[in-house]
Amino acid sequence: MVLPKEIPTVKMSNGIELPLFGYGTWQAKDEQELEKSLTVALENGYRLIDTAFVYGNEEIIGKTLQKFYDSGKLQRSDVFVTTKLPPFFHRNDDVEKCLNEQLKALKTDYIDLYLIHSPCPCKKDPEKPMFYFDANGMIVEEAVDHLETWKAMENLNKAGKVRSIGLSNFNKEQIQRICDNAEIPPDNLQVECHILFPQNELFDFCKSKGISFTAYAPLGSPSRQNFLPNTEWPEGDVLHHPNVMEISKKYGKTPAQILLRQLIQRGISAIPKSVTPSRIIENINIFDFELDFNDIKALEDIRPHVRLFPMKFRIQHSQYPYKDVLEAEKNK
Ligand SMILES: NC(=O)C1=CN([C@@H]2O[C@H](COP(=O)(O)OP(=O)(O)OC[C@H]3O[C@@H](n4cnc5c(N)ncnc54)[C@H](OP(=O)(O)O)[C@@H]3O)[C@@H](O)[C@H]2O)C=CC1
Ligand SMILES: O=C1CO[C@H](CO)[C@@H](O)[C@@H]1O
Repeated sequence: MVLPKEIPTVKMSNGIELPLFGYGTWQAKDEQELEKSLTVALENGYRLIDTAFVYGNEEIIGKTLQKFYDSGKLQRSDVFVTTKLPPFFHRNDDVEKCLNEQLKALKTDYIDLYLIHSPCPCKKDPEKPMFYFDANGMIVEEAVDHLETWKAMENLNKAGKVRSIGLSNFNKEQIQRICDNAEIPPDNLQVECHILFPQNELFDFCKSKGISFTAYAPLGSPSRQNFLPNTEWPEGDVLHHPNVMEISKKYGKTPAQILLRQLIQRGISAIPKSVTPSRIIENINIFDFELDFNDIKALEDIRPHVRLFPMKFRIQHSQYPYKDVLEAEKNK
């Protein structure tokens, strides 16, 4: 087992250390594949696992972790588990019920970081534990005040069922309102963040509030190339951008390692997803080099800046968070 001691952390406002690197699991739900890849990750030093109720893989993750605990290779306290409350369980009565189910699936009695997954509460599919989509493929809004849900999150925190609480996909104004009314302020914000969408303003805002920052899609989610406009570089995904490739050659590191390292050097926690063993090992091997000022500048110069997760299936929601997307739609 590789010891995780080389993974840096940031101290959250509650004093708990958030690892600056972890394992993303969205779209990893094939049982055999995820069990195998999570095993590779844990054996190679990953200690933070990012999941969510809606990823449908908490049971598999729980089962895999239990094997590590049973074999004595890991203790529960060695691992940092992040999971998320789904948008269809925002009501006070539903929050704890949902969390209890998640604890059971993850085979644990506490979560390290529990996030409200989306600022857009919606109806649940009556048949399955998933969003209800209407005939136009849109979610159906449920009017639940963020403050009601946040109060329930605080109660879970006070009860010791979740060690830290936070938000995902919320905008600045929505975060500010929570902060203005909270007994316990958010410990973390998880949003889309990568070299094509660096979130400079939101990151600075969170910093000013003492809210730690997690980057989802840290590699620019290469499979979402269809969300990119035509790019100057033919392959489209940012791993193939000429600046990234050139810096990659200079350091003898892969493009993915360069992009992940850039986030870590900003003090942002990166949670790349991979079910490919060689990539899982590659992605964590970023703690033995440092990007210099000019190379960081060359990465920051990359354009276009583009949101790859506009989540338009929520665009009609009164709490839809992305003003840039709304503005672009208006000007179409
Ligand atoms: N809070 C939220 O709303 C959201 C949270 N997330 C979280 O963030 C995580 C990461 O985001 P995600 O969208 O998965 O995007 P990533 O930027 O992590 O990209 C994942 C994709 O990149 C591929 N990949 C991984 N490593 C490499 C590598 N070294 N070289 C080339 N390709 C590579 C993977 O393929 P393969 O697996 O085949 O190796 C996969 O297709 C999610 O898994 C989830 O945990 C993501 C989206 C929204
Ligand atoms: O975490 C997530 C992964 O991305 C999905 C995409 O469009 C979202 O529904 C979800 O919030």
